[in-house]
Amino acid sequence: MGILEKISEIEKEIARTQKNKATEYHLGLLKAKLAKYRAQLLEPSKSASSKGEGFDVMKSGDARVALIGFPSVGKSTFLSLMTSTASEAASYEFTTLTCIPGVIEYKGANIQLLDLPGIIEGAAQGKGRGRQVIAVARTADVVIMMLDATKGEVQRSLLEKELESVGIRLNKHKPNIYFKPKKGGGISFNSTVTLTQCSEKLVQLILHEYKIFNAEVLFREDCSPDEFIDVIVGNRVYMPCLYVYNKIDQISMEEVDRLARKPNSVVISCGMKLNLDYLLEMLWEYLALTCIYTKKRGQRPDFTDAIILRKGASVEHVVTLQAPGGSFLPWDTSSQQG
Ligand SMILES: Nc1nc2c(ncn2[C@@H]2O[C@H](COP(=O)(O)OP(=O)(O)OP(=O)(O)O)[C@@H](O)[C@H]2O)c(=O)[nH]1
Ligand SMILES: [K+]
Ligand SMILES: [Mg+2]
Repeated sequence: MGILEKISEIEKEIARTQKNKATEYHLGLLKAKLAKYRAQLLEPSKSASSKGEGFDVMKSGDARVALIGFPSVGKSTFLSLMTSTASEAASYEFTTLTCIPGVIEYKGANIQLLDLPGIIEGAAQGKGRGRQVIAVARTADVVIMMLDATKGEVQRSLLEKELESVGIRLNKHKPNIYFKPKKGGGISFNSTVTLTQCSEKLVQLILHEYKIFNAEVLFREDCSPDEFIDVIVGNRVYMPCLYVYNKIDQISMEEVDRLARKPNSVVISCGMKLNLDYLLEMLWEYLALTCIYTKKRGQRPDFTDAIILRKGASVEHVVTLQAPGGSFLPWDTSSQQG
């Protein structure tokens, strides 16, 4: 059986297994297996087709925003409106075939905006240019999920599923679990809060599935088995996502009002240039950028060279930011200390 079939078998089994006390261990194990197979699926393939597609766009500016969406929702129209770069827009699907960068200048910051090919269901498994698009999305600071307001909600949940399946967590913070594999001593399990979704036994079962027999685990939050698996697997990306409903010129006021009230959502019309300023404000908030100017001892601050920090960051974080491999995520300040 191929990996895809195994994944689909497990997904089916999870779907038909009733969620209750008696099945919690079984379900936990299935989820651990699923995460393992998905990880295998994403290991870089050595085939030539995945190379040389021109998706390696240099990071530039203070932050990077990726435009993700189904074909023809208006991603390229948006890029052409907001930046001085022109990206071809047309009424047929898959007009854009590669990654096209533009720059939004806003409040003194340069925000790199990436137009990308449309993605469809199955993207994570390599349909269309899905994998490359998702690989770019992982490198962004914020994802704009662009949706066609005239189409149903199904697009949104399909895309969320695609991103979820490759370890991108949208608008979630890193689970506050301390986890450290050890050389010996078995598994030491503790929690500082009452756990309603995980137990010591389940945690052990999941760890064994990953062939981990010695580790220190401390739950500082009432996390689910999926969140615990995320911590073990690592390499998850916790990313702010703004849902942007475009083409509101085509729907009723009532419908516009309904969409606008959804969490993390903004309604716009690129065609009629509606609400674009508000979108920029929201984007800025999601990037939560603040400018900080650095100063060497005995010298005046260099105002031409700002360090851009995210929300919740203090000056101490500049050190973290600049450490090799140091990354800083906007909403995980609580779990920074380990
Ligand atoms: N009515 C209306 N049409 C729009 C709006 N924004 C874009 N369009 C149209 O939607 C069609 C698709 O726009 P594109 O910008 O090419 O969409 P895309 O998401 O880049 O598409 P792909 O590159 O094929 O994935 C074009 O015909 C645009 O003119 C809008 O706000 N309202
Ligand atoms: K198009
Ligand atoms: Mg396009």
